[in-house]
Amino acid sequence: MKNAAASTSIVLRLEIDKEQTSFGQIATAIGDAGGDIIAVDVTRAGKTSTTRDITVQLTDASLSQDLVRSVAQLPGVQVINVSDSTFLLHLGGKIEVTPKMPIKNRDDLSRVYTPGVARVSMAIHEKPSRAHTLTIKRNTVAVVSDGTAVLGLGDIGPLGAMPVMEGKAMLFKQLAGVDAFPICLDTRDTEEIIRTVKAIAPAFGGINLEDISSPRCFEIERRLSEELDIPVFHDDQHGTAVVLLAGLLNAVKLVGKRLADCKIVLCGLGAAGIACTKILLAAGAQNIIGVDRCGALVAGKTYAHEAWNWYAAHTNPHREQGALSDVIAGADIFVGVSAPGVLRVDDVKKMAPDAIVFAMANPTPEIAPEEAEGYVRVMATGRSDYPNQINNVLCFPGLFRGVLDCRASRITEGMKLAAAKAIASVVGEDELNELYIIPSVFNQSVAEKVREAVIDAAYAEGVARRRDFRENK
Ligand SMILES: NC(=O)C1=CN([C@@H]2O[C@H](COP(=O)(O)OP(=O)(O)OC[C@H]3O[C@@H](n4cnc5c(N)ncnc54)[C@H](O)[C@@H]3O)[C@@H](O)[C@H]2O)C=CC1
Ligand SMILES: CC(=O)C(=O)O
Ligand SMILES: [Mg+2]
Repeated sequence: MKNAAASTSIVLRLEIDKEQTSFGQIATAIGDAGGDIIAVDVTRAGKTSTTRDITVQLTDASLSQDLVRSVAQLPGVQVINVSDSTFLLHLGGKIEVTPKMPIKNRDDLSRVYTPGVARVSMAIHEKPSRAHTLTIKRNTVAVVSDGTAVLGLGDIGPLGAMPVMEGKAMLFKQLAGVDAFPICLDTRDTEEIIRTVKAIAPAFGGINLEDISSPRCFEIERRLSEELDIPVFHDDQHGTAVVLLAGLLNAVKLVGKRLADCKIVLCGLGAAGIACTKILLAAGAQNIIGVDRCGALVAGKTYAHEAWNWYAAHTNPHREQGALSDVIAGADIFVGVSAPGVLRVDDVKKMAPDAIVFAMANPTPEIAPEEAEGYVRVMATGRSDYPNQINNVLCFPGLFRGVLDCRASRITEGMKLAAAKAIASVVGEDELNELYIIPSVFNQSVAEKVREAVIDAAYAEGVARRRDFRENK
């Protein structure tokens, strides 16, 4: 897990001169280069040569180039084509729009479209709230990005953001039945983003902002929340914070500590880091030290970001100074939402006994679990190839399911805290162990529990607008 690549499989189409190289030699070369052969198809069998499609599993996609090179170097072997299963999966994109019913005849046509549709349009025109019952608005969320902070890949632009946003849309649908659509904007201008999202809002029941860099993301979210009558949620801030809190509630329980007593070092004070800090403070944490490239933030200094001045004033009660490797000494918990490889093994060794390390940067964490192993009690990453996956995907599907169902006007702090507790509760006290502090993304009960908790909180806080919802449930 030392770089961005995750496991994948590739299919090598090889033309093999049997007199020069045996299949055994090819298999050995593939094994030596880190590949596992999982299927072999003979596509042409000649007297002296054969063409074979060899499917190879790789634990790390970055091994692919070297593997292909070493196979190509074998005498009498010609590499005709290499296809990567991850890329094949993305061909033509990952989602589509499917009508709910077929248009079989003129009668259907006149009802789903003109002239019949006109009556429905006029009914909505007369009473706009009918859009929630008579259009896709009630179940549709816009996943909006400008491509400026895509995972931890940085500013790779709106086109580069598309595969990630399509992936989020798939997760919305599969985990919570929410129809989500990727909207990747070709602008980084705060005002233009706000204007554009407001202009497209009529089609949507909620706005999920994604991978918009800080500090612009704070203003964009605040303004859209104030100016739109549908819930607006910046997933990298609040979804991440909710799932972090869920994981930490269980992790501290497992190691027998109280959040209030823990020294927490949080690295990366951007969108995710600041929101994570706020939710930890709300949950009772008292000693959080925030670190960014400039080192630990300390009250009394003036920082360029407004959010950092707030941060310095509300954290680091003992005014610890220095780099991450200084302030990590004695820490009970490390939370990373920064960049790959920021935390070194020597840093982890300085932490308190039963250390908890959540290295959440994607796609490559602050430290690889195999490096930290032996020095930490609980380890988590944001990736799906490690058992404890702290990823906002545990939050956003159920949260939006809840707010759409009760037609909440906004998403409150109470709803976020309730969602965190709901996620944590999926792991029973008797089930808690070092490799199971957070439920799996595939646990169907997560989205349902988050939905229930969010709806309860929405009613308790008076932001649910569907009055009859409970009776109709
Ligand atoms: N596991 C999860 O669910 C989530 C993980 N993330 C990950 O967290 C990371 C940050 O995401 P955002 O907050 O949205 O980005 P951001 O761009 O808003 O913030 C990143 C912050 O990290 C700081 N940083 C970068 N390199 C650093 C270093 N070497 N030392 C200290 N600080 C450093 C930057 O200065 C910036 O303040 C990304 O890798 C992202 O993939 C974000 C959201 C959810
Ligand atoms: C998971 C996620 O949203 C991120 O890494 O940006
Ligand atoms: Mg994100």
